[in-house]
Amino acid sequence: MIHARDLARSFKTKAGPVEAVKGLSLDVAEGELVAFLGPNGAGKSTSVRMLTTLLPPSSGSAMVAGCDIARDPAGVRKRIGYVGQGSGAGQYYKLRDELLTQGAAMRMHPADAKRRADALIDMLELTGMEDRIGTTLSGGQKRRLDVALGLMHSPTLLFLDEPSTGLDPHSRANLWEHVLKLRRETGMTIFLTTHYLEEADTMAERVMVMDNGQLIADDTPARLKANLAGDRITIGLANSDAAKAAELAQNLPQAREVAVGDSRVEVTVGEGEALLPEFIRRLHEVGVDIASANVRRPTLDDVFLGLTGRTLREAQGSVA
Ligand SMILES: Nc1ncnc2c1ncn2[C@@H]1O[C@H](COP(=O)(O)OP(=O)(O)OP(=O)(O)O)[C@@H](O)[C@H]1O
Repeated sequence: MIHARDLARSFKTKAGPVEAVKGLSLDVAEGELVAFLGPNGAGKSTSVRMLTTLLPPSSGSAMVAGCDIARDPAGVRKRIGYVGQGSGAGQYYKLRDELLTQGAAMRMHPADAKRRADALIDMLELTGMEDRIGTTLSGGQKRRLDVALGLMHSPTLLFLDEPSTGLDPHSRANLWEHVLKLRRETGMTIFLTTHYLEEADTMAERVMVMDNGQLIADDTPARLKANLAGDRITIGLANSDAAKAAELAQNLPQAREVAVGDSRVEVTVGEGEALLPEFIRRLHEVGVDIASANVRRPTLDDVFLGLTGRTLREAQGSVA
């Protein structure tokens, strides 16, 4: 559905050229839900704008929904939906009219546009709001209208640029429920950028991480976490046998990183839950008294830390 090769884009600024995207190659198969992650300024929006033909690349090529972004941008636009960061919902039109106007802009037959608008109003639970204007809708309802606008022409591929930013947790969960339902019902491919790591972790089958204009990871959330972060076992010690415990931790199969405190030892391993009983047994054997034991599963932020040496939150902060 998406095949990009060495896509690059630079901008001229007063301070000199900015290489926003430095050679992006990626493939997304039909029906996948892929999350595109990275700190502010990583190059996500520039990449999405190139893939959606809103911005020409400086170099490289991409096929999106079967069409070449440079040779057939109109073909790409006909086949994709794009929901950008700002609300596209107008200030003056009624909700249903907004959808019909979008249908007309996409050159849909008026009868098809009416049918499609009603189906989307139903699917995205906007029933009863058909005659409301955009400004009277809640943030969550507005976002659902944005999604409906992006779906009027029944695209097979949907780009969602930070769909849930600014929504409260309840509206975020609700928006996701609708997007996942749409996907189940239509088999649509979804490519989304998000700042919410938990969202990417639970929703996406594949996560692509971008930093500094380059793709630095591309895998399932589970594999990224197992390979690049690992589980963290923390043992609280009842007596001060930290050195002995640390030595045993070092010798655990696939032990990666050991940290020692006064009354605890921490070790990063691949499969924490599977290793914990063995670790406890070995500690007992050498007479180390255990006060507590805990396994923490990694987050995607731990993955980013493993890849770049800084957390995504720190990276966001440093740019902000
Ligand atoms: N029109 C432009 N002119 C100059 N520089 C630009 C332009 N658009 C983007 N950039 C720069 O390119 C880099 C990548 O920006 P981009 O918006 O793609 O990042 P992002 O990962 O989408 O960030 P965010 O998460 O904040 O939206 C940044 O350094 C940005 O300042």
